[in-house]
Amino acid sequence: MPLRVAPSAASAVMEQQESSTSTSSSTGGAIPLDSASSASSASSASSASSASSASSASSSSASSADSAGYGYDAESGGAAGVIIEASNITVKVPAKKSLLDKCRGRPGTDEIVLLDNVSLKLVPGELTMLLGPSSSGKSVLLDVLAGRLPSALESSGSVLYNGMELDPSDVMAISGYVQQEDIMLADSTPRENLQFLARLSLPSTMSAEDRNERVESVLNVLGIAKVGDTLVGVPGLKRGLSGGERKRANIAQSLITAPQILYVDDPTAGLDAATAEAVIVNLRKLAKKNNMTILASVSQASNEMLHVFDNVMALAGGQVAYSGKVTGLLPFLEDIGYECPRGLNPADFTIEILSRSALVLNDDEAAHGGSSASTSASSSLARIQAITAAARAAGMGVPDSSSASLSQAGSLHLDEFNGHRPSPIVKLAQLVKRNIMLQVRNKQASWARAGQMIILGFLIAAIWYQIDRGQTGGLDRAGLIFLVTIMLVFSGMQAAVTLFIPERAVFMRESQDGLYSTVTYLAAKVIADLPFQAFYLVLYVFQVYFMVGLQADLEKFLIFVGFAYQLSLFGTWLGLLLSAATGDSDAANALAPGVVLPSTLFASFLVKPESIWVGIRWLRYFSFMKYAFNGVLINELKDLTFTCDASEAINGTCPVPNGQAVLDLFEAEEDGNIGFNSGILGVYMAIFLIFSYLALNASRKR
Ligand SMILES: Nc1ncnc2c1ncn2[C@@H]1O[C@H](COP(=O)(O)OP(=O)(O)OP(=O)(O)O)[C@@H](O)[C@H]1O
Repeated sequence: MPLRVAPSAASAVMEQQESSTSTSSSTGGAIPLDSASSASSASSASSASSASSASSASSSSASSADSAGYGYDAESGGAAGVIIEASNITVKVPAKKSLLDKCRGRPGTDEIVLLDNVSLKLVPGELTMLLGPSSSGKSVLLDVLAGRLPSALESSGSVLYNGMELDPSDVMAISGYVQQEDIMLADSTPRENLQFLARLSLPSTMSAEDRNERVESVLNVLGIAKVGDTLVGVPGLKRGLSGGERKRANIAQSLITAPQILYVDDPTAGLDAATAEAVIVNLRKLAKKNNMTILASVSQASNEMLHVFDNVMALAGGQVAYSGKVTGLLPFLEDIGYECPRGLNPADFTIEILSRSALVLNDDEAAHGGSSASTSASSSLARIQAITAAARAAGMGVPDSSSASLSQAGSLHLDEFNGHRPSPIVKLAQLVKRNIMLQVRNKQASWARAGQMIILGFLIAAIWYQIDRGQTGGLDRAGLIFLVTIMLVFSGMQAAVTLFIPERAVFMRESQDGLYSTVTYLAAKVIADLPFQAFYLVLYVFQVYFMVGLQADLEKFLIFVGFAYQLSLFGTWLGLLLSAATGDSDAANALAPGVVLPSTLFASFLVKPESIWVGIRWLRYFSFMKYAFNGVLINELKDLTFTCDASEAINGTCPVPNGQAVLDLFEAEEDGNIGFNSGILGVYMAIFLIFSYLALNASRKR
């Protein structure tokens, strides 16, 4: 996709626009604060007719939204409009052939066309609906326009923004993109989310007061100020926002930078008709008041909702089936023989006739040579082809030969930041703060972890209570230490999976939006987790150490605590890696024992090294549990002497006179001392973080 422009061409067009519009451009890195007056006059001409055609229902909703107090337009940069002209957009994906097909050399399509020569023009101040059955290519088109097409897809064609081709990062700078799924943290509130985004995405020169004002105005624009402090929650699991509020809170996240363009993927999915219409009315208000160019895909719409939109573009199988004013949709279909039956709403009818699996076909179909069997795929395909051909013949979805009317356009806000982006330290601090807040709020997980540490700690302490210093004391200590090390690693690992997986989608969205780097994200996770791991460890380690009666020596106690802390972090970072690599808590939890248990087999507690078959004996050097076990064992058994009765002595000597004998039995010092074992674990931990980074980076680019 040629989405680049030579700087000279870009600046020439910029100059032309700047001189041809009365809209002021941004200055000094601040978000433009000009009023929407010039823009609204620009947009009013184009949108007046469609605006007046909006249903009474929508206007009443709109006026109620008005009274909610819009303040967004007064300070947004939306006044500078952007005309988008996409020409001949084609998107393909290489077809996957089975190995069998490849071996047999079966012919087949080498690629699947997802979008086929789609052209469209969007103007500021208008709300355009992207309508079509499932899989018709709506999301793919939004991705292309928003500069977010996955790299696996090949694309061609051009997209001009006020007559310029832009780099994808510039497209992202001037546009907001609302994904189909509501991606928000369950334990945060809409206001907190917006404050976080404002801190990370607005110029650092903006005062805290101005940022807060921006947050409040966005909450007001979308009518969610009242629920600004309600937890987002999880539908059906954790009480929180209603469906409509969730949608609006999700859209709000894309408005914090006052983008000039907004792409919204199915904002009404899963909402009842009235709530869906209210969401669309909010979008229309945004378009009108801020002169924004808004394209929203929709897979279901009531008649009232359809008429809130200015324009509609219908897609079928990646081709344009209609493009124009909403009011022209039914006449166009009627002209080519598809009359919407009474009682069926126009959007549903359009989707129905554009669907390959249409089930409710009517007499019109028969009139076109169809039959009861006309629901077959081939007749559906023929129908869709006829409609898309008619659209093309009517000049829909073909490149606009007239030059773009730049009088409606403003300057592109490409360099709002002027080098005043928030520093990585600010980003890190914000992420650490948010991570700590989320951990504190996740009470269920916190109680479960604390309970686990207290109960298991007490159980272990009770079983090994006041461990003796007799001949079995060495083996008893080894058993205890073996269990303690495994428990610490598993507990940390589980906690990481529980906390990380629900956040993953948020990380993907925010990092794709360029809010922070993967390194900053990982660093914040690690830093925020440190005090929590320490807290849980205190609940566990004191009771185990003192109830069991391990060596009463301050240095040994501190080393034990330090090792236990390292093992907790070791488990957490391993959990982070498994979560980052799989992206799924079930898969991560299923993998965890598979990673840890083989390692315990080589820890020399269960099997002596020389008893292991020589062919795999070398694997023990990769056993992280061996280093964990050895480190703690050396600390506890060094300088410890054991007593023995006369009955236990063999030829007058005790078989296990001291801890050293037990260390020799387990070959615990074979590799090195405590520092060496701790160092090797540190190397493993660094590897976990590096691979977590790679896995997260790979997933955000997918
Ligand atoms: N990254 C991808 N790799 C391969 N195929 C893809 C990819 N993204 C989308 N597709 C395919 O492109 C087609 C159009 O998908 P798209 O998500 O745009 O549909 P849609 O119209 O938005 O549908 P829905 O309303 O159900 O979300 C589908 O067949 C989908 O499987």
